[in-house]
Amino acid sequence: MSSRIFAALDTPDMAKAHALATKIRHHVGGIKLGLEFFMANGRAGVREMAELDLPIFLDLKFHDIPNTVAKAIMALRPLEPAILTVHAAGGRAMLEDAKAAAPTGTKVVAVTMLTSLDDSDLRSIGYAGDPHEQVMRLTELAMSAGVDGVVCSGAEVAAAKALWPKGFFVVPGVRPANGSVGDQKRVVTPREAIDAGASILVVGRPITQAEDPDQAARDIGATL
Ligand SMILES: O=c1ccn([C@@H]2O[C@H](COP(=O)(O)O)[C@@H](O)[C@H]2O)c(=O)[nH]1
Repeated sequence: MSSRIFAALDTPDMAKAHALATKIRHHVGGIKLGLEFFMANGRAGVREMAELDLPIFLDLKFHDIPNTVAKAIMALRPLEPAILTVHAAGGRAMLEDAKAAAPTGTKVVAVTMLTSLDDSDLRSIGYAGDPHEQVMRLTELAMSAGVDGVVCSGAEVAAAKALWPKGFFVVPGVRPANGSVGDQKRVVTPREAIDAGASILVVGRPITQAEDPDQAARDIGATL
């Protein structure tokens, strides 16, 4: 089975992203390109990275009215990413229209609650309840709206999967034991995330900021 690690290449620097992907390509299952990369390099940059022949996860986390999100996704159709993200909080119609606009082979996954947020953040933006309740509510919405899966933390993935056994579960906010957490708040180890039911893991800085990114990807892979 190919690696379940998708490396988040969070840089605006095309040459750096390309060099990193080239180094780690045999020890990851795909690469994730996010806002930082896309704002600097656009569709041409994504195409160039796709030449490395690794699945591309385009993490642009769309969140707007249904018409705008659908048109934005249509504009990306020629890129045929393996995975793309929208925010579940955009609501049912937006999720339905996002899925309808995406290429057939692209998994549309809905971000439930960012892994950089915790209970107090949730309260400060006006939501009642805790992260678990919030993730479950949005997982149920995503499932019934017909997208392919959700993004959640490793702390909620087991419950989300129990609710949606056929869903696709993306887990970021993973850190090797004793790894630096940075701005992430709901963190588990890669092994814990896989044991809890993650379909794929998103790993950024533990790989990209390592002295030897390829070795870091291998080391994480060896724990799975
Ligand atoms: O809830 C979410 C959704 C997406 N992300 C993205 O994953 C990576 C994580 O990077 P690390 O360096 O491993 O922290 C990053 O690209 C985020 O945009 C997330 O962290 N949490």
